[in-house]
Amino acid sequence: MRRDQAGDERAPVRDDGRRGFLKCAAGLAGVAAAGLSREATAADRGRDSGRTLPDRVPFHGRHQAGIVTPQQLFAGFAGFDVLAENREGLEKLFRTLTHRSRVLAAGVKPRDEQVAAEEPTPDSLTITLGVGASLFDDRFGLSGHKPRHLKAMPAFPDDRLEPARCHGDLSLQICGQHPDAIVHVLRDVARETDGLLRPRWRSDAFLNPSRPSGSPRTFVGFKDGIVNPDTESTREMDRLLWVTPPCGEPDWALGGSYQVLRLIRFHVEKWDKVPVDRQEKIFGRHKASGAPLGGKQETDLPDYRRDPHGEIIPLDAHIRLANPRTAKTDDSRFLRRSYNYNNGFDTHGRMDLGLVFAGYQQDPERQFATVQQRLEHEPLAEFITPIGGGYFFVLPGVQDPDDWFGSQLLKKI
Ligand SMILES: C=CC1=C(C)c2cc3[nH]c(cc4nc(cc5[nH]c(cc1n2)c(C)c5CCC(=O)O)C(CCC(=O)O)=C4C)c(C)c3C=C
Ligand SMILES: [Fe+2]
Repeated sequence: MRRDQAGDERAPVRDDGRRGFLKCAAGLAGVAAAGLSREATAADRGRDSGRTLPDRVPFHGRHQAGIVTPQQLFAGFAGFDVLAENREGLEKLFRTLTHRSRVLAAGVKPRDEQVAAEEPTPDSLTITLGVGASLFDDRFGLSGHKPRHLKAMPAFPDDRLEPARCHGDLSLQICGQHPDAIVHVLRDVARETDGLLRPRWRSDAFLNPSRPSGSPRTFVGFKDGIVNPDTESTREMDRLLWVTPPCGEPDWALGGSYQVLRLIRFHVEKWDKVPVDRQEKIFGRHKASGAPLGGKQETDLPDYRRDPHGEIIPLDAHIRLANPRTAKTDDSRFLRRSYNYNNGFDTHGRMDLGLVFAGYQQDPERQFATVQQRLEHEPLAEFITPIGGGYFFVLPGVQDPDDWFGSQLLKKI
């Protein structure tokens, strides 16, 4: 087992020689192409196989689990409002959420699931708690203690946000290797926090299997999550992901991260009428292999400096706008950890498929919103509609068995 900066055990690295080569090749090419720090690909991290996940993901640490944890296969995202009436009620809620998360992550079965003599199923469960800007109103005396960049998610120009699917005092991201594990956790949380929490919205989501290999595909048929910052580089994580001094954030927030959730619906009926070569130009990648246009493998890196007029990868391709790979745009990169959703048909008989886009970063304005602005009115925009989500701040990790979520924040008041 390796140990991360928090001293926690992490998943064993798949060491089949290929990984080392990919890391090295991607790193050198990336640095050569843009003069920038190296990036890791999904295949590099082994998230496509899920093989690198331990049965139990350690709960204690400087940062919460479920962010740099390799992606589990299933996820539930939910926004809640806090019903507690005062600071004491909020502390009780945070202590309860800590206790249940600690116990469930350790593999103890929720009560509704306990069957005599049954061995617990390893679920690689992570429960990640975020707080929304609305928690910092005058109910709990927190108004002077809000993380510097936390605000309610604004509506961007292409958005059609549905109020019933947005925001919340708290967010929960529950991830595990089995879909029922997510539901059991939600039932457990509902029971244990009875009277203290009211659900606002929820989205169940999952990763599709890799077809035929490499990064999994979303329902637009393209491999997604290929390129991300390198979660194994402490330097990169402290520069892009974790709230790290000097940053002007309150002390209690150090080690946390900003979570941007976006429920984005795909208009698959319209998308499916688009010829594949046009779809490829819209994303800037080959549909079959996931390689950048002109490349062979998904791990190949695009070289925009050798294609200044967009003859190979159009200037308005999704990947080119999202990450132009210049020194100037380097610090707008952030970690994507998204999942697919499938909500059946809508009332018009159209398929309700999409993405729960989850992004983690140090500053949502510098990172997510900057990238989103570059993507404004991109060719992909006519095939997708953001309908919900929210901005949240993932609290620092629970350090040890005596600690609890938000302890440093609530000690301030
Ligand atoms: C504001 C940020 C982003 C939104 C919103 C977004 C929506 C979105 N993306 C896809 C599909 C793909 N995205 C891909 C890459 C990619 N996307 C973003 C950002 C947003 N995407 C970034 C930063 C990147 C990485 C670009 C790079 O570094 O080269 C890809 C390519 C594969 C990959 O690298 O993951 C796909 C495919 C959809 C369908 C979507 C909205 C529903
Ligand atoms: Fe994207």
